[in-house]
Amino acid sequence: MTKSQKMRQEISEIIKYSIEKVLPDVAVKEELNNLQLNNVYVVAIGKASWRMAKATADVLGKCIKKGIVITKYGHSEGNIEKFIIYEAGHPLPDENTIKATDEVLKMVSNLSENDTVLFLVSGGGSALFEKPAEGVTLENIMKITDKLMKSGANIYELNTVRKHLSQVKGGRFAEHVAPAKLKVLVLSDVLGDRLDMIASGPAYPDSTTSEDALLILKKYKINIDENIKQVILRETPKSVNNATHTIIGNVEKVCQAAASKAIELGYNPMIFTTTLQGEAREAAKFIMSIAKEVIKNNRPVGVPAALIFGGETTVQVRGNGVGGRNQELALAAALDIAGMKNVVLASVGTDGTDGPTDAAGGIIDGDSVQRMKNSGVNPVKYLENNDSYNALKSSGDLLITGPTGTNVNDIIVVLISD
Ligand SMILES: Nc1ncnc2c1ncn2[C@@H]1O[C@H](COP(=O)(O)OP(=O)(O)OP(=O)(O)O)[C@@H](O)[C@H]1O
Ligand SMILES: O=C(O)[C@H](O)CO
Ligand SMILES: [Mg+2]
Repeated sequence: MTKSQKMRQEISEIIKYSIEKVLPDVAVKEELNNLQLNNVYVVAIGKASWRMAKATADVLGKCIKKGIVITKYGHSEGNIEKFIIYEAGHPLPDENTIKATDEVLKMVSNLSENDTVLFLVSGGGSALFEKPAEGVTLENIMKITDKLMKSGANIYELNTVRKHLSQVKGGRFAEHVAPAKLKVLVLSDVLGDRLDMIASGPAYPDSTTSEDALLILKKYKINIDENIKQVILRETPKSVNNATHTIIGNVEKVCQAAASKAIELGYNPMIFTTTLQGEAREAAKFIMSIAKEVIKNNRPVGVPAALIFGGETTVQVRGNGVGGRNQELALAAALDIAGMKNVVLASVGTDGTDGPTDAAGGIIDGDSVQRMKNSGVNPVKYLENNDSYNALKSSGDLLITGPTGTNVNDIIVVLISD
């Protein structure tokens, strides 16, 4: 086995181990073992909600009164005793979202202060858990959300607006459940782990204002009629006293796990950030500049080194190729280190799907570009056309994990050996 093949095997091990550490069942079971919960209602929303609910049922069993799961189409993995499972629309809410949310609200209405609701929250929750505010229709919400997404609004801007159009976001779900208590377990897919932004913070006081929401709509030139404006002006709760939140999985946990596995494999790890953002190909250049610094000056960490970055880059898609932000970052990195020995990079979406592809990301090395060229692919042209999937496919560098069931942003690891 060549050194490059060994390093590729090691980086795959690091990625696999770090994602396993934030799988919903592992994270939920760890937290539930610290809690004394009896006669709880369970509500699970988001793309990881089925597995979070299943883990809860495995641990709490008879202590569950009843539960509801609202997940994305195709993400239910079967029945769970005492639970009703709904699938609904993502990234835009649909009729099934409204129907399932109404069932949740019915289940947790008229509870007493002695009741507890275990609320399992994961990314995708904003689309999957929705009841439009009085005076707003589902169509209004779908149209405004779609326009914001297509205008490139970031998740903070998107959810600031969504919170002001909803009866269950921005702390309003906690108001509905009161005086019962909410125990909220969160898998964070928002950089910085802002609890009022993850799934639009249904049980968390809203730090944004009506004014913020109106300014965002103005910034993206999204016109609204007077009655929608009046709805937005109805301010969201700024304090909530019946909910406690615990983040049980996030990109921080993924990076820490990657670092510990790297040590086990004999590398000196360094976590540079857990909030990496920006255009994927620019991030690749910056990351590879650090790798070159390590190779040239053995700093900021000595070889054998494991450079670790967590976050979520973006891609301005201009071409008509196929790919995702992690695949694009990997392809750009491959171009940057072409011909270099002893360097391997992996860039992966922890949910196992990177862009509209079956790949989770890519693993590249100093020979990737040569392999692409040998198969007749011009990597520069493919990058220009946003066709990272096919470029990486030609060099055998696609990383395919299948849907992992978790959803805690992306991780990039670079291994450098002497
Ligand atoms: N050809 C392409 N090349 C690079 N990136 C692309 C391409 N097509 C789409 N994308 C990017 O993929 C992004 C969506 O990817 P993905 O579904 O992994 O995002 P996500 O944040 O994980 O969403 P979800 O929570 O639904 O998984 C889009 O925002 C877009 O920028
Ligand atoms: O559902 C959402 O709002 C996003 O996934 C962020 O949590
Ligand atoms: Mg994804």
